[in-house]
Amino acid sequence: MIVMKDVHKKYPNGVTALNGITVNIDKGEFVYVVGPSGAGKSTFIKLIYREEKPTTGIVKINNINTSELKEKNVPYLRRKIGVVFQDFKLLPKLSVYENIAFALEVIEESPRNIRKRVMEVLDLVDLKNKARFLPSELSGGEQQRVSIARAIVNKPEIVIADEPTGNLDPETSWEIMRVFEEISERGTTMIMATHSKEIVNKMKKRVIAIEDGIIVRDESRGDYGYEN
Ligand SMILES: Nc1ncnc2c1ncn2[C@@H]1O[C@H](COP(=O)(O)OP(=O)(O)OP(=O)(O)O)[C@@H](O)[C@H]1O
Repeated sequence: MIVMKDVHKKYPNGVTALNGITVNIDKGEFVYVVGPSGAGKSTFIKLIYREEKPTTGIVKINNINTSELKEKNVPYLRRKIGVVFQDFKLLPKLSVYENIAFALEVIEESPRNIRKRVMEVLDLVDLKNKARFLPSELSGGEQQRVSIARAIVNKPEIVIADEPTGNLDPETSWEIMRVFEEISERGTTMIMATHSKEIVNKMKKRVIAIEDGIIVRDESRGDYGYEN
């Protein structure tokens, strides 16, 4: 489903973020991406949703080479991928409901389907009772749950999360992980970059460790492996 072959990424300022990444991630896998700050984790994640293209090497998502993808077809790739960020990135003037519905309005779903689907995902993240609230009226954990609901509302095959618990306290982080577990159990491929030793060690999933732009470890049921 996700294939990278000898991927190098050099940014225009001359910084080499990735230096020869080769990896395969299958449908339905749950993968943690770990490593020191500046190792290349976010760059790795950005290559998957085609926020960045490799300088050399190949990135294929569902057999589509992202370097060959025409600009006008990028939105079709992105529909298969839900993205969750550390800072939530919710639209501040829209309600919880509207933030989630927006993702379906842009793909011209029928109003009836939009309502049904938004209520389904609000139920999944346990926020049905806050549908009319603004993001500023929610706790950090609730805002992150809204952003997860938005990421999954059009049933993507892949969900990627870049430090999704980075702004949350430990207890709230576990709530978020329970939601990701549930999404994963429904067959969605989950990829999460994190600095949380506690989460990675407890969950016992595949761990890919990146250091200086290369994969130094790739273990199923792995550990965080750093002192934090
Ligand atoms: N848009 C960019 N332009 C230039 N250099 C960049 C850009 N984005 C990242 N870098 C550089 O690429 C390297 C890898 O960065 P990246 O954000 O992928 O690391 P990371 O492992 O996600 O770090 P962190 O854990 O701190 O988020 C760093 O040296 C960073 O400064």
